[in-house]
Amino acid sequence: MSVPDDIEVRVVGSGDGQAMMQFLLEHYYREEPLTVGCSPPEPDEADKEFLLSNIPHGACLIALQGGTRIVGALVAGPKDAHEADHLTEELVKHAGTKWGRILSLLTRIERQTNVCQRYGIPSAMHVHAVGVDPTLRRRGVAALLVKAVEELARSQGHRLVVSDCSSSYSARLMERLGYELIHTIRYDEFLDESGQQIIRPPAPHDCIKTFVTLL
Ligand SMILES: CC(=O)NCCCCNC(=N)N
Repeated sequence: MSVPDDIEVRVVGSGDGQAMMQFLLEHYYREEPLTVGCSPPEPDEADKEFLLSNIPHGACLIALQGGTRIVGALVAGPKDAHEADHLTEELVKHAGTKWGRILSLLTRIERQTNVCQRYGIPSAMHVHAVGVDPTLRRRGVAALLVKAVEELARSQGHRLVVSDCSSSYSARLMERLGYELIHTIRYDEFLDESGQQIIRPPAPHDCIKTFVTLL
């Protein structure tokens, strides 16, 4: 599995936000289990804005083929011990919407994992999204993006990279990269007050797993 040699990774600048989002809409959101596990199938505007809001932190990446075609993207941003409170504010703002339902799961995970407290660190780099063009999968492009964000995290002074892998494919990627599994929630355990399953992704995506690596 060698990455094609015409693939390069670049940090997403403010001018590339729309191109990155166009790629995510075509090759990420259409398969991301939390997105496809809630109706309607499209991501809320607030979800897209949340991912785009990470660009100024300088840790969002795109993989380019031949210097022009985006074939992969990774959205990451720093967080501190107050992240669960920040997510809760966003959750309250979007209560009752699709993004609110997704945030209720991500907020529960954040409260239960709280890696800054668990590892005694002031901050961590959180990988929010990873997507690769279907025609270039299983060629190491996602691994290239994750290794690049690890370097960026180091250069920005973070000691840990963490990601909530909503798909069995991203979970397998992180396992293969030697990340440690620290938390799992089964989608059939994430129920609303009337006992209904809130997020119902297609097989084989039966759980969301949180992986970490110390840098
Ligand atoms: C690594 C990765 O892609 N994790 C998915 C987390 C859920 C983000 N989903 C939406 N923003 N819709």
